[in-house]
Amino acid sequence: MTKPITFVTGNSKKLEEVVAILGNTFPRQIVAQKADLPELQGEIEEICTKKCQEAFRQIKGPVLVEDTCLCFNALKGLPGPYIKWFLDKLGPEGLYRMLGNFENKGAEAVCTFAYHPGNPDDQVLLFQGKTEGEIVQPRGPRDFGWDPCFQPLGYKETFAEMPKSEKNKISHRYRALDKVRDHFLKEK
Ligand SMILES: O=P(O)(O)OP(=O)(O)OP(=O)(O)OC[C@H]1O[C@@H](n2cnc3c(O)ncnc32)[C@H](O)[C@@H]1O
Ligand SMILES: [Mg+2]
Repeated sequence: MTKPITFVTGNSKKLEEVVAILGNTFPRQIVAQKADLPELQGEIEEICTKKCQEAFRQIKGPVLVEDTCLCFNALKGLPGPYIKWFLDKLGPEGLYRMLGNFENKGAEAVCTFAYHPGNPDDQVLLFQGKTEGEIVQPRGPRDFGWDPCFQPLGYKETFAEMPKSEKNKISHRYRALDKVRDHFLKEK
């Protein structure tokens, strides 16, 4: 029997989207585990790999984790993986104001899933999805992170303003999960 995959996250909104995006199209059973895993500083791939290894250390079976970055072009990719702390302190308005002196409001949302197959010698696999957009004055409901100040390229609505089903067709998370799904469909 193939073991279920434990998706470890402390963020219930992420989990909601993962469940909505995968629907019943995923070939393996996924169970969720709430935990705030430590995140070491570094480049995104390194942060995700370490986060995943820590999840494996705790769960001792197949684990999936995810890390989301918001990268401002004018700031050469920052805040990137540190967006959580910028958002906590400044809110979506403050993120918009950070770019006040820059003409370039371009940004990239980057979602990276890391999977550990569950045996001690296994390597961590990474799957990344990106969505380009612009940082705008916040609009829309405040229920998920920086969604009110991120307007995807080619759209007139922020992620917060569009229906969830629309966001889930074009988001960084959707694009990353598409690669995760492909991997497991091939494995079958
Ligand atoms: O336990 P984990 O999975 O790490 O959950 P987290 O909330 O700590 O998430 P991250 O470390 O990946 O930090 C990303 C930050 O960006 C926010 N975020 C993640 N995905 C988002 C999305 O699709 N739209 C808006 N905000 C998002 C999230 O709330 C965090 O503040
Ligand atoms: Mg985190």
